[in-house]
Amino acid sequence: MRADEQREAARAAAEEAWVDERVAEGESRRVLEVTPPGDAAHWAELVASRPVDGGGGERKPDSTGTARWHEALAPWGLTLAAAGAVGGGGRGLVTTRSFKRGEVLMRVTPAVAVVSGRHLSSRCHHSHATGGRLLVCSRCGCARYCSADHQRAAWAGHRDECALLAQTRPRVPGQTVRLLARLLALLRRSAGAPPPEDAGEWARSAAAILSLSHQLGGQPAERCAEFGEQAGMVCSLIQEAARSGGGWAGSSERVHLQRVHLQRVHLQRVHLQRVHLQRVHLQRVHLQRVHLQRVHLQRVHLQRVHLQREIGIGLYPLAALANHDCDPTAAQSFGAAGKLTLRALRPLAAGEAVTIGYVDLAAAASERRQALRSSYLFTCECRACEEALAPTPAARKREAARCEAAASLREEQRAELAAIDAADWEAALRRSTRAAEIAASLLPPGAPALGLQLLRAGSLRRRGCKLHAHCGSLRESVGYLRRATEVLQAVHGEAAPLVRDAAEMLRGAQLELAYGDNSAAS
Ligand SMILES: C[S@@+](CC[C@H](N)C(=O)[O-])C[C@H]1O[C@@H](n2cnc3c(N)ncnc32)[C@H](O)[C@@H]1O
Repeated sequence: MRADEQREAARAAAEEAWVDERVAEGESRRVLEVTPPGDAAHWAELVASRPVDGGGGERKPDSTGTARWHEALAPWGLTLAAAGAVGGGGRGLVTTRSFKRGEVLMRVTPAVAVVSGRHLSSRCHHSHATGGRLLVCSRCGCARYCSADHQRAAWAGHRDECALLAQTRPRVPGQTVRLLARLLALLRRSAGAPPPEDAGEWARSAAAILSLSHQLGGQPAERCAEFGEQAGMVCSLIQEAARSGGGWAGSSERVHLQRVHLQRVHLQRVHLQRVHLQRVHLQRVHLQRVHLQRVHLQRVHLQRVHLQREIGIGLYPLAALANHDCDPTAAQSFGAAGKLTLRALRPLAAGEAVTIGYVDLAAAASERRQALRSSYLFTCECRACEEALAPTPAARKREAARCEAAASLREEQRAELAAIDAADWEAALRRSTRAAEIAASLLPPGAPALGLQLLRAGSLRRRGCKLHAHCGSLRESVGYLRRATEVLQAVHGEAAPLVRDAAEMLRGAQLELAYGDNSAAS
C-alpha cells in the first residue's frame, strides 16, 4: 500500500471510529423511528406505476400512473408539474403552498437501498450504522446487523435477496445489481409471485420494463454494454435462485444443500448470461441513483474535515421526481437507514419548482454538463447552464474564469489535506480559508457543500488547540462558523448532530474572542 493510500485508510478508520461514537450517542435512537417496511407495498405500487420518464418531455406520461403520484405528493404540499411547466428537465416537482427557508419539503425512506461493497462488512444493512460487533445473516453470510431487532426489521426486504446472495457466495454482486435485485423482489411481492419456472422470464421482462433504451442512443458502446451486463447479472441471479430453491425466496434447506455445488456452475452461467443478455438494457439513471451519505467528522490529527461520504445507493421514488438545477431550490440530507429529507434552501412560493443539485455545483458549467451526461445521461437545460454556455464572448470569458476558479478550489482542498498530513498547521489553515473563500464565490449561497467548507475553515483545530486562536484569527473563525451554521441549519435542520456541533463551536469561538478582547482591554 502506498503512503498516501495508508494515510487515506487511517483517515477512513478514524472517521468510522467517530461515527461509532455518534451511534452510541444517539443515532441508534433515531434508527428506531425508521418507518417499518410495512410501506414496502406502497413503494412498490408507486415504482410500478411510475409514468415513463418525462425527462426532456421525450415520452408521454401515463395518466393512471400520474394520479397515484399526485396523491402521494399532496400531503407534502407538492405536486408533479408537466414537462415545460417548470423550466428545463421535463416534468418535475412543484410546491402547492409556500415554504420557509429550511422547512421540510419531504421526508421519505428508500423503497430499496443497499450498502456499497466497501461497507458490506462494516455497516448494519438496516440502519447503515457502524460500531460494535455485527450479527451476520447465517443463511447468506453477507448481510450484517447491529442488533437482532434490526435483523428482524430488515427481513422483509432481505428475504429474496438472501437467496440470491447465498447463490453467489463468496462473491457478492456490485451495489447496482444488488439494488436492482431488491427492486425486482419488491415488485414481485406486490404483483404476486410468478411460478418458479417463469421467474427468469419475469426477471427479463421486469428488466426490460426498467430499460430506457431511447436515452441510451448517445451513449458509448461500452456504457450500453455495462448496463446490459448488469441487467444480465440480475436476471441470471433470479433464475439461479428460482431453480435451486423451488421459488425465488426458496426453501432454505434446499438452497443450503445445493449452494456449494451451484457456485461453480453459477459462475459459468453468469459469464454466459453476461454475453447473451447484453441487449437487455438497464439504465441506472432511470432508477435515480441517490447516494446515501453520512456526514463524518475527522479526528486523525485535526478535528477538521467534515466529509460527505457515499455509503451505498437507494431508490427514492418521490424524491427522484426533483429535477437537477445548477442553482437548486432544495437540498437533501440523509439520516439513519437512508431516510432522506428534502428541505427548501430559500423561501419558496406556491408553484415554484423544487430542484436539487445532482453534481458538484462548484464546477464550471461545461464540467457540470459533462458530469451529468456521464453519470445521469442527460444534458442540463437549467437557466444557469444556458446563460453560462451562451455563445457570446462575455459568457465564454466568464466560463473560462470559472473553470480556473474551480481548478483552484480543488487545488486548495488537495493542498489542505497535504498540509495536514505534513502537520503544517498554519499552511492547513491558510489553504482551508482560501478554499472557503473560493467556494463562496462559486457555490449558490445555500449550497450544502459551502456549509461544510465554511465549517472546516472555521473549526480547524489540533488536539484541543484551536488553530485560529493560535494564529490570532479568532474573529475570522467566528465569521466562518456563523455562516456555516446558518447554511447547514437550512440543509439539515437544527437538531442534526452536525448542526449542533457547528453551533457549539461557534459559541466556543465567540466566548474565546470575548475573553481575548476583555483581557486585552484590561
Ligand atoms: C430523477 S429524474 C427527474 C424527474 C424527471 N424529470 C421525470 O419526469 O421523471 C431525472 C431525469 O429528469 C431529466 N432532467 C432532470 N433535470 C434536468 C435538467 N436540468 N435538464 C434536463 N433534463 C433534466 C433527465 O431526463 C433525467 O434523466
